[in-house]
Amino acid sequence: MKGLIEVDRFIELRRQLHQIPELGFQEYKTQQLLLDYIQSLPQDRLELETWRTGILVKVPGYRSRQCIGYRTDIDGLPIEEQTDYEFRSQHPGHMHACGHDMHMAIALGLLTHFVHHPIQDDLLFIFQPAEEGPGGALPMLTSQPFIRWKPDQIFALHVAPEYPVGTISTRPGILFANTSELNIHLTGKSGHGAYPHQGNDMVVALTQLVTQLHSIVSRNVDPMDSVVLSIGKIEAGEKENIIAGHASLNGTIRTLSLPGMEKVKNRVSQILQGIQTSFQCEATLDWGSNYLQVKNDSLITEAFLDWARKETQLQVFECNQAMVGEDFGYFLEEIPGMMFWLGVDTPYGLHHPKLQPNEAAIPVAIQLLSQYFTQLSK
Ligand SMILES: CC(=O)N[C@@H](CCC[C@H](N)C(=O)O)C(=O)O
Repeated sequence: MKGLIEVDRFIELRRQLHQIPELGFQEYKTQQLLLDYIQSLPQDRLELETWRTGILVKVPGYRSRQCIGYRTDIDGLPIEEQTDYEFRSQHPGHMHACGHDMHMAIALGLLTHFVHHPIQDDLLFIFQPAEEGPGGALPMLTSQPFIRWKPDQIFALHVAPEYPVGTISTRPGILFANTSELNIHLTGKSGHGAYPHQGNDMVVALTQLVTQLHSIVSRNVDPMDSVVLSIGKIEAGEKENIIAGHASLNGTIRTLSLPGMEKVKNRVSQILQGIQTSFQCEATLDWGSNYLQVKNDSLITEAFLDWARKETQLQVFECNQAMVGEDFGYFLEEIPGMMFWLGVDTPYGLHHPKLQPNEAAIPVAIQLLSQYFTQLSK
C-alpha cells in the first residue's frame, strides 16, 4: 500500500460493510456495495460475474499461465451487536461478528492493487456468500462462472482475535475441523402442570437428552482424538404450569477426522432412539449444514510460511489445529491452496457481540498478499 489515502479507503469500506450485515444468501446490500466499489475500478482491467449473492472478479494477467484465486466470505451472523462503534450494525439482530467485513475490505484492497499493478498470472477474487450457513462454497464450486475461471491455486485468511496485529499463522495439513450442525425436535403431549401423568413432558426428555449427548465426547471418543459437541440453544414449553409438549435443541459437532464425525453421528442417533423409547416421544433429527475440514496443501503452506519469515517483518508461526469450521475446506478439496490466521488483536473472540478487530490489520494483509501473489507469479 502506497499511502494513507488508499488505506483509509479500505477502512472506510470495512465500516460501511460493518453496518449492513446480512445472513447467508441474503447479502443483497452487501453485494450491491461491493459491486458499486468494483464498478468504480477501471473496467477494462477486470471481468465480473455475479453468482446468487456472491461475486467473482477476474483480473487477467499479461501472460495468463495460471490463475491464483483469493476468496473472502461476505455474510454476517444473527447476533445483536454490543460494541460502541459509531458505525455499528444498522440491521437489528445482525452483526459482522466473525470478521467477514475485514475479510471483504482486504479482498477489495487486493483487487484494487492488482487492477492497477497486473501480474503475469490471472487472479480470481471470490466474494462467497453464506459461510456461516447454510454454506456457499460447495454450490459455488459447481457454478458456471467458477468452473469457467477455476483457479489453479487458492488462498484465504481468517481474522484471529487472540494474535497481535502483525502476526500470521497457519499449518500444513488440517487447520480446521469437520463440522455438522445438530438439530433435534421432540414431540410429546402437553397438559396441565398439576396432572403430569396425563401428559408427556418434553422438558424432562430434553434435559436427559442434553446430559446423554454430553457423555459422547467423554465416554465414546478416544481421548487422543479431538471432538467437540456443543449445544448452543434449547427451547421448550409455554408457561410454568403447562407440561411442555415440544422441545428442541440446536448444536454443533466438530471432529478432526471424517470417521470421527460418522462415529459421533451414529452415537447421537442411538441415544435419540433410546430417548424416544424411554420417554415415548417422537423425535426428528436434522444434521443441517456440514462443512469439510480445511486441509492446507503442505508444499504451498510451507512455501508461504518460509517466504513470510524471510521477506516480511511479521511474526510468523505454525499454529495448532482449531475446532472451528470453514466451508473454504470445499475449495481446498478441489484446488491446492491454504488458509491462514491474521492477527487482529481484540479481547473478544469470534462470534462475540463485542468483537472489535483492529483495523490496522487491513493494510498488513493487503501488503502481505499483494507482495506474495506478485512473487508467486514471477
Ligand atoms: C470461522 C467460524 O466461526 N465458522 C463457523 C462455521 C459455521 C459452521 C456451521 N454452521 C456449524 O455450526 O456447524 C463456525 O461455527 O466454526
